[in-house]
Amino acid sequence: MEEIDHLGHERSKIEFDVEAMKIVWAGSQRALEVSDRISRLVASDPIFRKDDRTILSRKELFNTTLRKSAHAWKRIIELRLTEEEASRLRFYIDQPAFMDLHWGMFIPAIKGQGTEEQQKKWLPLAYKMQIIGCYAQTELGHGSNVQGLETTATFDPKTDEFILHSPTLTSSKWWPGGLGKASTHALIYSRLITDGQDHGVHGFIVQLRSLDDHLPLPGITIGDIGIKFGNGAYNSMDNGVLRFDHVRIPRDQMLMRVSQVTREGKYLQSDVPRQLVYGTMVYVRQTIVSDASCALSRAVCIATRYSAVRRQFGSQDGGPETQVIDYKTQQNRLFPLLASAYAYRFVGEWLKWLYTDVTQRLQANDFSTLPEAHACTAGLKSLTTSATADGIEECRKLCGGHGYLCSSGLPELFAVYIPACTYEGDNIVLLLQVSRFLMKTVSQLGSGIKPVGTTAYMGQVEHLMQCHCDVQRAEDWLKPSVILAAFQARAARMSVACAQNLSKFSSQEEGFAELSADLVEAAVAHCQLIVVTKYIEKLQQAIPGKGVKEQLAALCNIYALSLIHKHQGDFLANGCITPKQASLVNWQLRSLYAQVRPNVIGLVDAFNYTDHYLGSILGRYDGNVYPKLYEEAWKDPLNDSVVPDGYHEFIRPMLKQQLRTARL
Ligand SMILES: CCCCCCCCCCC/C=C/C(=O)SCCNC(=O)CCNC(=O)[C@H](O)C(C)(C)COP(=O)(O)OP(=O)(O)OC[C@H]1O[C@@H](n2cnc3c(N)ncnc32)[C@H](O)[C@@H]1OP(=O)(O)O
Ligand SMILES: Cc1cc2nc3c(=O)[nH]c(=O)nc-3n(C[C@H](O)[C@H](O)[C@H](O)COP(=O)(O)OP(=O)(O)OC[C@H]3O[C@@H](n4cnc5c(N)ncnc54)[C@H](O)[C@@H]3O)c2cc1C
Repeated sequence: MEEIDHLGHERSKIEFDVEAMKIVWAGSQRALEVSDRISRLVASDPIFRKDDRTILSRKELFNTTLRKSAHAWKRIIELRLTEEEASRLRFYIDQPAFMDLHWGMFIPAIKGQGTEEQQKKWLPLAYKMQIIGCYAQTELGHGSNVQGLETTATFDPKTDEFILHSPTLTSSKWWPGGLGKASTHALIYSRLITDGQDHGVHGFIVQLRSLDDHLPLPGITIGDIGIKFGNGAYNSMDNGVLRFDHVRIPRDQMLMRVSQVTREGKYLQSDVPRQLVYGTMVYVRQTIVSDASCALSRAVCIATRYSAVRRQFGSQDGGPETQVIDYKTQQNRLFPLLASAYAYRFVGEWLKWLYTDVTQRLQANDFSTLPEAHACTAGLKSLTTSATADGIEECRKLCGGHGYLCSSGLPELFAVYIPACTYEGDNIVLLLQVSRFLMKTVSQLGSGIKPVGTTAYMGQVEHLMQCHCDVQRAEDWLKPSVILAAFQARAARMSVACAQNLSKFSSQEEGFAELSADLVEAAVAHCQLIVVTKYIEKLQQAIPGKGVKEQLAALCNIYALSLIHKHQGDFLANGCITPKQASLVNWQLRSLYAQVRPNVIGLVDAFNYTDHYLGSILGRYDGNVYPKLYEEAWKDPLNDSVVPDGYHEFIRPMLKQQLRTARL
């Protein structure tokens, strides 16, 4: 039977080259080819099915994690997949697993903090999956405050070993993914003690389980921390708890790139900054920004396709009702999210470049850009994950009642995504790091140190403090220079105001504590400026394909103007724009919505997601929503029997009881 494309009329209206846009989204023709091939490979393999995840018990779900991970590894070997292809495979399998931490944190930590010798010893084992590693930093009592960790690693010069110990209940490692059941090894972040002296937190490679029978090694207590938010979702991951009772490891298992302990027990600090111990977090925060664009684009794809299928009200003379996507309120909620997905994609690409650049500099002992890399990764991780978590929930609401069904894919996506606001650094704690960096930048302005990189705009602070926005007509808001000037003036004025207020306190620390809410807002303004700037820079590059650049430019304007609208309090209070200019933003936004409206299905098709990856009946490529929703309902285990199992025990006696009462 020929399949009907229920979104065909929408696709016939598209004014740009969707195939060319797919390349822009993927990053290159080759990246698109790899993504396309691997996503189809996953979609066609029954072991990777995921439509039953929300009804599996925890044990069954974890078992599918193990099965999928083992099968993925088998396919990686059989097909000789490259590192990039293997990473795409894990991405499209779309089930949080211990493998994410093994490849995403354990290996990068050894690469970043291990000496050459240590890398030579451990990396081949990890690459061949002969050991499984996790990243165990957080404890029951401390997560954000890394310096407050309590686990100790005390050097014993007699045996040339470290003794790992958990001195208190709150020092139990708590949360690490993969720790609970799968990992054989962990990177343990622990206080280093030599000769009675505490040198702060350092990383150690520790074997946890036997490589023969997977039993915990002597002195180790280990398990899973329990069920997490939502059905399915992050429960496929074995987040774990771990305690050490005087566990001994050889001295060479302390990661020694940043500092070393000699055979005699002498502590040596190299000229590498100690913050490199936190390097893995910088790496992962950078990947989380790109992941945000994936999660948001996925929710937006579902909500956009469904909004084009769904009709409510407006029928005249028995004609069709209005597609809900044509309601301006729907557009005003949905299109900025679509624009954000693209914006995060591009800022994620840039952040990847920044990270590669800082890594190369670090290898050449140039540490000058590390503070900026830390501020950018921390701030953008925070900004994009918070907006994505909120955006997924907005997409659920945009889909009305059906969005609440698990078969819409949105509840599980939300549940699996929201911890991104917490892991790899609580979003508020990270924004406070950005504001510290900003305050330092402002305090150095008069000293001759020229701000560079993402804070270069602060170099024109005198101009930014008094400039006026050059908008007379709504169309003026389309000029990149006007948008940039408004965002720069807002960010600069908010940071300078914070700096001025801080100077009124007797100590910097007291001021920071008292003004932390304002400081967080200044950090958000700075991070939004980065996203807008990087999007505008992207548009300055050559982008081939009919109409592609025009659509991307329209989305860039939607992203920037919707932020000005949302944060108009900041822009108005700091005198960056006038009330009249704020109202012109809305006029321009409406016009932009009309411009992208015929193209939105093309703009979400460009994500090139398979129906398997989307995992949503509402977001199906063919838009055949109602028959499939109807069909799906009958698959629910409750519908296995017409009369429910508890009928005779509970319903019938109740009904009979009521009958007797009624007769009385
Ligand atoms: C293909 C990839 C797939 C990836 C798949 C991954 C899947 C993800 C799954 C999720 C797994 C989750 C894992 C985790 O959550 S791991 C645990 C993460 N924990 C955190 O993020 C803790 C957050 N806390 C911190 O980062 C720090 O402790 C904090 C920054 C808050 C430190 O504050 P504090 O004021 O105490 O700072 P310090 O005294 O320690 O340091 C001060 C100076 O150091 C600078 N700094 C801080 N962090 C960094 C860094 N990472 N890099 C560089 N520099 C850093 C800080 O700015 C200070 O500088 P100044 O002295 O100049 O002001
Ligand atoms: C799903 C998931 C997976 C994880 N995986 C891992 C892993 O693999 N390995 C690992 O080591 N850890 C992991 N973690 C732990 C994670 O990194 C921490 O939970 C995270 O860093 C936040 O720390 P916390 O839990 O101590 O939060 P807290 O710091 O206790 O935060 C609680 C509240 O206090 C606020 N707060 C804290 N400090 C400040 C401050 N200075 N100023 C203002 N407000 C503040 C926060 O904003 C928040 O609202 C994971 C966590 C989750 C949820």
